[in-house]
This record gives sequence, structure tokens and C-alpha cells, in this order.
Amino acid sequence: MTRDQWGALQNDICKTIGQNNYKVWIEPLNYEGAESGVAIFQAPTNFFGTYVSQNYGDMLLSQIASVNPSVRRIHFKTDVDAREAVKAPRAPQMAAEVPEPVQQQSSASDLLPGAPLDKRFTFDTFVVGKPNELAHAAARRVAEGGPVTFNPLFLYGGVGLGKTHLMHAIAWELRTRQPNLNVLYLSAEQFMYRFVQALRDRRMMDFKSIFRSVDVLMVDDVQFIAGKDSTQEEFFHTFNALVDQNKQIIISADRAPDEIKDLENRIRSRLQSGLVVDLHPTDYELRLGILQSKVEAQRAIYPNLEIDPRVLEFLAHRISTNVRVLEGALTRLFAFASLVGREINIDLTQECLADVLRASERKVSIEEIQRRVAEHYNIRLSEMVGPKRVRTFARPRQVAMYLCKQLTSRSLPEIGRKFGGRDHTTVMHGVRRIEELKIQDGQIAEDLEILRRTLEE
Ligand SMILES: Nc1ncnc2c1ncn2[C@@H]1O[C@H](COP(=O)(O)OP(=O)(O)OP(=O)(O)O)[C@@H](O)[C@H]1O
Repeated sequence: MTRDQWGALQNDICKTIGQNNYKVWIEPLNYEGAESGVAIFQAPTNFFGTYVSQNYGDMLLSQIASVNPSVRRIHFKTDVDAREAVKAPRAPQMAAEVPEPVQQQSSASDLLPGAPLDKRFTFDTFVVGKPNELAHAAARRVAEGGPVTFNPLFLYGGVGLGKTHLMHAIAWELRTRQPNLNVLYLSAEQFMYRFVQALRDRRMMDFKSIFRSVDVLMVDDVQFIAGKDSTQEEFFHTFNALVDQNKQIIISADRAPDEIKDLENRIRSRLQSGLVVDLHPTDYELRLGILQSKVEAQRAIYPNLEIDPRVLEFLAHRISTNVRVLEGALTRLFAFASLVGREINIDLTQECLADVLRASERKVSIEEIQRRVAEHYNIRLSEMVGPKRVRTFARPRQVAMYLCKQLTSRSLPEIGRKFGGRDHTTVMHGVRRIEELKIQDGQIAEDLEILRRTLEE
């Protein structure tokens, strides 16, 4: 990587980590050049190099590798005496995350384990519902830091269901309750990376002593080590050493231990030997609760933006893939509304999130909805789409129109056409009528709930 390329990259890095962090931690670095796959930076102090390596090392490496793929490592050197370390700048808002340097050699920073914790991932911001209540309760128990009762705690679940959030929450809570405890959180990928580095640098003794001296070890996404034999072996020894000392271990994965392929049996059975709990896919109520809590965070950023509460119900119905997508949708919606200066309502939502809604569209069709609703109210399909306006047919018709609007991404004119060629204003009127009745009439609310559930199966 040339100096010019580094200059250009710095803009991207600034955008990624924010101007504050960039000014404190990246700007003072002096890029010296790259040699045999190693990008060399001069850091003001050892401590500085250690901190940057630990907190921004992976990000820096991936940014640099995107410009120059031959760079596989970053080295921070310093000319300043290690004692200067105490004068290194500290970003006040990150003080809780600043790790102590383990060794004074600048290359020791490479071995320092641990990943920074996300400030937003605490128990306070974790919304509890039926699908995650057990995992949450187990995490809370571990976070109390009492005697170790189940070891390891193994949390698993699909993408974006809150595993990392819960692990960070445990770490934050433990740090608050017992600041002297040595709590180490890292991904299985980072574990492997440190291990390979230690092997290569002939520093396995350091590696072992660092990992065996922790009080609580948290390894995220453990499925990553499947098929990686020597990493598994080392992980197994680390695991045993800590369990023997009665130290708490918390593991997460995207599936249950017995479903992780290419995992040695002795590791599998170790992972199963504590408490194994799963985070189930979210249900509608949990998604709505999460959206309501995330709206508060958005309101703090955009205090003047109004949001129609029906938008949250709409999103909770329509985006059932994972919470990350749900959150991303909300962030985009607020940013978009603030840019165009409009209130957040269903129309704006459909406009702004057309691609997300299409991607998470359920395969339910207008015809399917009409058929199910007709069955539910015991009328014929021909009566559902026919011209008669008596209440016995009109109400089911409006319910079906409402569900079509909620569960498909068809436009009002398209829905109208499928209901015997009706005008889009008729559909709009029908949808509004049901929205009102849903609040006033318990029977309609119940019908809608039953129908929605059967259609979503
Ligand atoms: N119950 C919840 N309450 C509040 N936020 C949640 C909840 N579940 C997930 N989230 C949010 O969803 C996003 C994704 O969660 P997280 O990163 O913890 O998922 P994960 O299960 O670790 O996913 P992956 O398998 O991709 O690592 C985060 O921003 C998290 O805060």
C-alpha cells in the first residue's frame, strides 16, 4: 500500500469509526510502508499501539487488505520508551473498554485477546419475549457472578436473534458488579487468529498463560472452529483448564452443539455438559416490542419526526427474518423521513423500504388470503369477490383486503383488481374500516389474529 492509498483510506476509516475516535486513535499513526505482507505503523507509545491493535486492528486490516490484498498483518512500532504509555491519550467515552497492556513489547499487542464491547448491547436494551426468555434468564444468572452452577452456558440461535447482544450484556454487567474480574470476550475467529499468530511467533506459552488467567471466557460464534483441527485442540485445552479452575465459560453458536459438523466429539460433549439454551425465532409480539424500544433511540436522534404507530405493526408483520434487518429498516426509515421532511407513515415506509419488504415477503398470495378468509367466515369465494354489498359479504371482503395490504406488497389498485375489479379507493376504505374495527371490536381483532397466524404458517 502506498502512502497515497493510506491517505485515501483514512477518509473511509473516519466514516467507519466516527471523527472523534479517528482523531484520537488513527490520525496520530504514521504509516511507514508495507513489507512481506506486513503494514508497519509508527505509534506514539506502546500503549497506543496496543490499544489500536486491540480495538481497531481487524477493521484496519480489512480496510488495508481491500486496497492491497497482500497485506495480512499490521505491526505497530514505537521509538518511545514503554513508560510513556501512561501518557497515551484516552478517549473518555471508551474508558471502560481500554484494556491494560499485557506486555511492554509492542509486538505483544498482537497477542492481546479480547474484542471491544458494544455500548448499546446491555440488559437494559434487550427486549424479552417468549422466544428468548429462557436464554435471557440464563444470561442474567451468569451475569450475577455467583458460584458457577452451569458450565458452559451455551447460547444458540439463528442469525441476528441477539446472541452477541446477550453476551455483551453479561460482560457489561459483570464488569459493573465485579470490576476486578478478568472478563474476556472474543469471537472464535479471533481466538483462532491469536492462536495462529502465537504459533507463528513461537509464543505459545504467552498465549496459554493469557487465556488461562481469565475469570470468565466468552467465545462468540464457536461454529467457526469446526473443521479447524489444531484450533479445536487448543480450544479444548483452554476450555478444560478453565473449567478445572471453576471459571465461567459462555459460548454462542448459530446451532446446537450436536448440529455443528466437523467438531470433535470430545468438544461437542464438553459444550453440552453445561446449560444449552436456544433463542427461538422472534414472534410478532417480540418484534413489535423491539421496534418500540428502538424507536426511542431514533427519537433521540430525530426529536422532531412523527411516526404513525401503525408503521411499527406493519414492519413487525412484514419483516420476520431477523432483528438486524428490522433495526436497519427503522434506521433507514428515520434517516429517509428526515431527509425528505415527511412524516413516517405506511406510504413512506413502503416507498423507502420497497427492497427490504420485497426480500422478506412471505409467499402468501392474494388468492390464498381470499380463500382462507372466505373459509373462516363460511362464505363462497365468488361472494368474496362478487358485487354484493351486504354486510355478511362486505365485512369478510374488507378483512381480506386488509390482510392483503398487511401481508403482501401488492399495491391498492392491484388488490382492487383481484377483488372483482374494484377501485383502489374502495380498497383503501376497506383497509381503514378494519383498522378502526380492530380497536373497537374484539371479535374482529381475534379473527384477524387467527387468520394472520394460519396464513403465516
Ligand atoms: N431481544 C432483543 N432486544 C433488543 N435488540 C435485539 C434483540 N435481539 C436482537 N437485537 C438486536 O439485533 C441485532 C442483532 O443481534 P446480535 O448481533 O446479538 O445477533 P446474533 O444472534 O449474535 O447474530 P449473528 O448470528 O449474526 O452473530 C443487534 O443490534 C441487537 O441489539
